[in-house]
Amino acid sequence: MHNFEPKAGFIVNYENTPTKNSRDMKVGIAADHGGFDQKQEIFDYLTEKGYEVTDFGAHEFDECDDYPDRVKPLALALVSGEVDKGIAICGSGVGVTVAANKVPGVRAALITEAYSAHQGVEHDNMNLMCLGGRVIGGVLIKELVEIFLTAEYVEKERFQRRLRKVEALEREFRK
Ligand SMILES: O=C(CO)[C@H](O)[C@H](O)[C@H](O)COP(=O)(O)O
Repeated sequence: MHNFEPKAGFIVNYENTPTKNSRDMKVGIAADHGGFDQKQEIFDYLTEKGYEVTDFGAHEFDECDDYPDRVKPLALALVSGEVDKGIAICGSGVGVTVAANKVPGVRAALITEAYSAHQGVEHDNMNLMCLGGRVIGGVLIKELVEIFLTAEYVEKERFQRRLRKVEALEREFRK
């Protein structure tokens, strides 16, 4: 049963209806100083909603920390299966996206609006949603998180074919 209730006037065009309970999902979260406050807000929000959330840091605000260091533990947890989906936040969201996508098996995207938050999962099996803590916040960030976590990949042949090509690219350029 889908557990996200779109607000009135909020258009959501889901291609599928998730059948499993999304709350069974293990979620990982990480941020540098540019997303530190939002990480805590999202952690509290998801925990309150019953999600199992692992906070991969930063655990203390450090204005000199670097986004590759912050997103790496989350990226590794994603590819090892320790968590099912991840949320990474830096100032713009760009840094964590670029860094995380260097880890084979991570499919990270910078998300700012609802359509991509679910279509990125449904078509591209996005497993890491990246956000800009200096760009968005408040209700929007929570809605994007909820949409991302409740969306499910659709196993259509054309999406499978494209993902196989993405994996082939990873293999081609792996050291
Ligand atoms: O936004 C970022 C990368 O895309 C980083 O998270 C930093 O927040 C950004 O580089 C800002 O850095 P600053 O050292 O706080 O000026």
